[in-house]
Amino acid sequence: MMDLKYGASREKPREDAAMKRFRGHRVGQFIHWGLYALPAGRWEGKDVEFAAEFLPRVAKIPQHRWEALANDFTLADFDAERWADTAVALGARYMTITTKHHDGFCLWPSAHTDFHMGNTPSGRDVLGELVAAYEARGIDVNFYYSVLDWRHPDWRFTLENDADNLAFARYLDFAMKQLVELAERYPSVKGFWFDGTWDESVKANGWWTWEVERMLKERIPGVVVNSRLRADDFGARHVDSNGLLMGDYESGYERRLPEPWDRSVAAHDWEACMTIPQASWGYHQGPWAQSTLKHPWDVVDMIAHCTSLGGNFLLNFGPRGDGSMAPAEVEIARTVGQWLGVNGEAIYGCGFAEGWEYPGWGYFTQDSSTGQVFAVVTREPASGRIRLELPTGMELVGLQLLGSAGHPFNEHPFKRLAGSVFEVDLGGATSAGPLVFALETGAITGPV
Ligand SMILES: C[C@@H]1N[C@@H](c2cn(-c3ccccc3)nn2)[C@H](O)[C@@H]1O
Repeated sequence: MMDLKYGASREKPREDAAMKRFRGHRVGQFIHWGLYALPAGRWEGKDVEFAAEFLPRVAKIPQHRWEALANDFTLADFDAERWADTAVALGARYMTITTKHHDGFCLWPSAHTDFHMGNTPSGRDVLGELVAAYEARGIDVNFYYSVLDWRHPDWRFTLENDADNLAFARYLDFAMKQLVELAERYPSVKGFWFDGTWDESVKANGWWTWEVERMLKERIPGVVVNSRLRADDFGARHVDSNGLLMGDYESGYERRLPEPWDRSVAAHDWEACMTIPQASWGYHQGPWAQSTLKHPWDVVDMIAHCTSLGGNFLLNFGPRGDGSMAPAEVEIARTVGQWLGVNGEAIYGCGFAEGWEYPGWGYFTQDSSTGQVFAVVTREPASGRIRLELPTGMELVGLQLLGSAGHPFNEHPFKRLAGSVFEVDLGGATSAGPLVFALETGAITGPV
């Protein structure tokens, strides 16, 4: 093991109450909102078929024209209560909001820049209104913060000379001041989600990333910080040069999930974040995005996929320029939330089911407190039957289809094929969306 000054601060996952709470949430609502929601992927009458939040870069928009959008950011239809209601409808237990994305615009009235909500027609503190509305509904709030900042004059992608080093030192000082400001203004925040840390400039300043984590945890005890913030003494990111995870959970899964059989990820906390359109985090009005919205059952599959490997799933919403939620995204939230309303006991507070191999037709999850095992069937086989291969020495005693009131265990047909291998006939089991069975198991006692 190398002696690292800025490496991981622990070898094992956190087991304090705040981390257990975050881990048990399993489902979060990501929100990308900023000036980019106004053009929404369209510039000078042309659709730009790329992530809406990247428009200033992709369309090479002059800085002064991008900054002028702040005058149109009127928040005419922004209502934090309605956003929070969408999170409730989704069944989200936490929300992560873009406080500042790569363009440098801040959703709070920051004292350290002029590019913020205070210099827009309404002057409203969007972050303050969101924290109040979400916490009133018992939903934890996390802050996304982009270290990458296309607008700030001292930002550098690489550090070629002393001048670059001096400028970037000024930038890191600015960003640290903003992070202290966020911690001081919104002390009830439960986590920080850092992004934009892949450039050489940041990787060469692992000390700063270590200091940011230390500062936040000193000011907000229990706060949860993602691995994407961190670089170590040698520029290693997420995992330090000794192979240890930095931050409190691994956050490398962006618009992708680990292979469903990759049980190695279950060794640490992790979270995957996902767009509803194919590839835009900010609202994109064009058919390029709007024709690719995910089906609610695809979202349910991803939620169960992440839970089965001990990870959280953060589903992104891109509110429109006027502050209204996109109706199609709200509808998806409602359908997923209705499914969670019936089957959430297989998700919330659940994780990896040790000894239960990936079955192919869906996922096994296990309640971390009770040990109850669930089978989430997201890919019903054409045969109408699923094979349950239990851990060796165990047998299936009964099944209960969640949501089917009055169906005690044993009511659903199944048969032993051999040893610990059972077959369940799904015929007749009906539910809105993927089926979930609670499994009653026991040790094999007599001869089989
Ligand atoms: C969480 C997501 N991370 C941001 C992002 C993604 N990327 C990116 C850059 C190059 C390749 C692939 C992805 N750059 N910034 C997206 O804008 C969104 O905020």
